[in-house]
Amino acid sequence: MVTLTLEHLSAHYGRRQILSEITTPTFAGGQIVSLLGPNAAGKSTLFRRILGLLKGGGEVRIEGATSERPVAYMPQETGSSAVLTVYESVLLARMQGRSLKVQPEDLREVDRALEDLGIETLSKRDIGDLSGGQRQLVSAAQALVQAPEILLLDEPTSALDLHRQISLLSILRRLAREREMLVIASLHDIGHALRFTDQAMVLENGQLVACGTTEQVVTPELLRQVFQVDARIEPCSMGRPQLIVEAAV
Ligand SMILES: Nc1ncnc2c1ncn2[C@@H]1O[C@H](COP(=O)(O)OP(=O)(O)OP(=O)(O)O)[C@@H](O)[C@H]1O
Repeated sequence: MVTLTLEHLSAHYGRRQILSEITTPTFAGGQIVSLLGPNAAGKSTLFRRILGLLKGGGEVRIEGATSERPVAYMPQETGSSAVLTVYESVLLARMQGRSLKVQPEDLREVDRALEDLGIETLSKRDIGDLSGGQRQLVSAAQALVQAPEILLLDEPTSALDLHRQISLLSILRRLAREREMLVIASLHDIGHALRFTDQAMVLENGQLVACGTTEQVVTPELLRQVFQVDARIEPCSMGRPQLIVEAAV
């Protein structure tokens, strides 16, 4: 099973240091991890650093991967000016780094990604004509179709309606379990993190200020200190932890 460990990771843009000394426990496939933090905390930067798109000190340790390209990434910006259909754009994502010849398995993977995300009816539409939420789901399909062992998603629910937010997070959790895939998703909705993620990493000003099981990490104290809200966490009638935000402080 794949594992990911971050050790003393740093990252900078030019001379400006953004991340420093990020060290995590080992995350294993089969889990879904939320990456939390206020605006500008460094979440997208951390994804770029894990992907090797940014330089910096420390080590990104991936062990137990069975494929040559174990990591797929869904960026925060999902706009596209390409003149492609949804099907073509997902197939193109599938073929990145593979042989130029499309195999039957590649077509099956495209169908599977579109079905998993419930967007098969969009197959023939031009991606330039889609709504923001539809484009976001296509972007998720472009990442999933690569059959990653580690899937990094930068705010995957930001453009989705409530039904699709819950559906996508449920699907990601199911796929993480079924495929022993490690999913790391940055989320601004801490209620969603509590409900859907096994573990949480919290960034503030480029530093990791908390990391562990989501229920242990997300406390009223953390919400006040890092997110500057007065909030309570109480079990709902089903016994699940529920976030109740009182006010911004
Ligand atoms: N290309 C860049 N060049 C210089 N500075 C950058 C660049 N991209 C981001 N930054 C800076 O790095 C810091 C972290 O930004 P980042 O996008 O990683 O934050 P984030 O936690 O993902 O924020 P948000 O929740 O608002 O998306 C910010 O101060 C931002 O201004």
